[in-house]
Amino acid sequence: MKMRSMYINGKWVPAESGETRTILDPFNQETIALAAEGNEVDAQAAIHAAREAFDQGDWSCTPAPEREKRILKIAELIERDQQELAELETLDTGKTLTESLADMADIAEVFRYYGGLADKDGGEVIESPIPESRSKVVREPVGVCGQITPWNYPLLQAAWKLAPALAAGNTLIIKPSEITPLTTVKVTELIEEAGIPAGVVNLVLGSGASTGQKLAESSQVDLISFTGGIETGRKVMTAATANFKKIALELGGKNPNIVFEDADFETALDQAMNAVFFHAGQVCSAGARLLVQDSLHDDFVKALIERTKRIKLGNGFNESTQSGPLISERHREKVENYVRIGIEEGANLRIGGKRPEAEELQAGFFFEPTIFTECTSGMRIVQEETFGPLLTIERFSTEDEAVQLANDTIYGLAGAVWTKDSRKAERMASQLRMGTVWINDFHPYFAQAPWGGYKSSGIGRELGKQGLEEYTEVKHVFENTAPAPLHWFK
Ligand SMILES: NC(=O)c1ccc[n+]([C@@H]2O[C@H](COP(=O)([O-])OP(=O)(O)OC[C@H]3O[C@@H](n4cnc5c(N)ncnc54)[C@H](O)[C@@H]3O)[C@@H](O)[C@H]2O)c1
Ligand SMILES: C[N+](C)(C)CC=O
Repeated sequence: MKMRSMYINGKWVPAESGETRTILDPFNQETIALAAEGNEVDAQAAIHAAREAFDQGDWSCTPAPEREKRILKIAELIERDQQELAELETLDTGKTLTESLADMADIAEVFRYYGGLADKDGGEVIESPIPESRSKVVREPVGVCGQITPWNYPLLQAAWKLAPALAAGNTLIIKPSEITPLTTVKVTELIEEAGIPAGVVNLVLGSGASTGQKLAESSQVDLISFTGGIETGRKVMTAATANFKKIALELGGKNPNIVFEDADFETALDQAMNAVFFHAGQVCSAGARLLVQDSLHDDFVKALIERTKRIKLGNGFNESTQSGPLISERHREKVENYVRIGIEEGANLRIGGKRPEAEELQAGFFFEPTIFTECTSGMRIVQEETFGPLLTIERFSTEDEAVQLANDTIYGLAGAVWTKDSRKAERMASQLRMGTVWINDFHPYFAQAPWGGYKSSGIGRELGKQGLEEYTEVKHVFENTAPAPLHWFK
């Protein structure tokens, strides 16, 4: 079985301790790989390599058009190897191969987009109020970046960090989730093949508590970019205060999907299913909270339950599969616990809420798509991110009530509004406290548009121009063109 190593200072290395971790296929719990299990010592070696590479200017001083060329090469290599990458992603996460292939197309596009931006910002001349002077504002790389990613979209979330960091001229250490490292290892091989200099991109594998924590707390790291859960985000933020490093956090969500009575019934229904059950609900922006207007509620719920009965769970490699397993036994137990909580809270469990009985699903971490009705804002199942195929449904009667319910969580990642009334949609969009609002759609994201959360869903933005700016420092350069003594301290 191929051993997955770490990549530090241009070399593929095992963990200094010699430890390894077994990587499992969540569809059948079979071992699919062994990966080096790094710790603080390996993380420190990677930080040291990234620091040296940055301080020597190996990448930041490479002319921007040359950086662009190498980043575009990475995009090309990802496209070349997209089938292999997609298969690895499906093996590692259980998501369907169709989803993984779509992820790979998005990922190549992200590298293309940021490669294209690498040489576009030549700085800005600003009007100086001081006579005989010149003033300009330039953006420079932040320095050494620590990047920590989750298991649900392993390579996509890595790409959102790698591509802008490289485009801006930084060096970096990436740490994927310890349970899904395969595609990040593979893309690091492609980064090496694209000719990125040694020490610029370093890959560390291992647990968050050791390697991730080290990246967050190290005073040699200038920026930490983290995607993951809210509680881990809190730890990362606390650790990052040691040297006041720049921080970017992409955290969870509890995203409202709001259906008005004048919505197109069939489209809203179809997309409400996709909003919550896509990738078994393991999506930060999943539409896990459905808000349906009173007059539509009963018909909509009835149709939703009928459709949910037909969802085909299975092996991500089978074309007929619509949804794969959850990522791990631990995660399935978390979702199960939320079902218990929902029942105790008095919500009405209408479908699902248990493990499927089909023989072929017994070895995987499957859980049935689950719907609760009669939910209210005070319930934990409405407030907390379950990160599974669990939908809560609430009723509303007026626009104001929909806004109030939608905004009533600590999160603010994304949400959607379904209506044929464009003025109502605009009013709603302006009142929803979220980083993304979809009107008559759910889930689109793309390289050109910023992604991130209001409130406890995070700090900063990925994607778009804003995602590049996160990886830069702003410098004002002032030049006195007629220097003369001031004679203040004669
Ligand atoms: N906002 C977004 O764009 C977005 C995208 C994807 C996932 N997510 C969120 O990610 C979560 C699911 O992912 P997860 O379960 O892998 O999250 P997680 O917080 O458990 O882990 C995320 C990463 O943090 C590392 N980590 C763990 N402890 C750490 C520590 N003390 N210091 C530093 N790093 C540490 C892990 O090893 C992993 O690499 C969900 O909450 C989901 O909403 C958000
Ligand atoms: C950001 N996104 C939607 C790709 C993955 C969230 O889990």
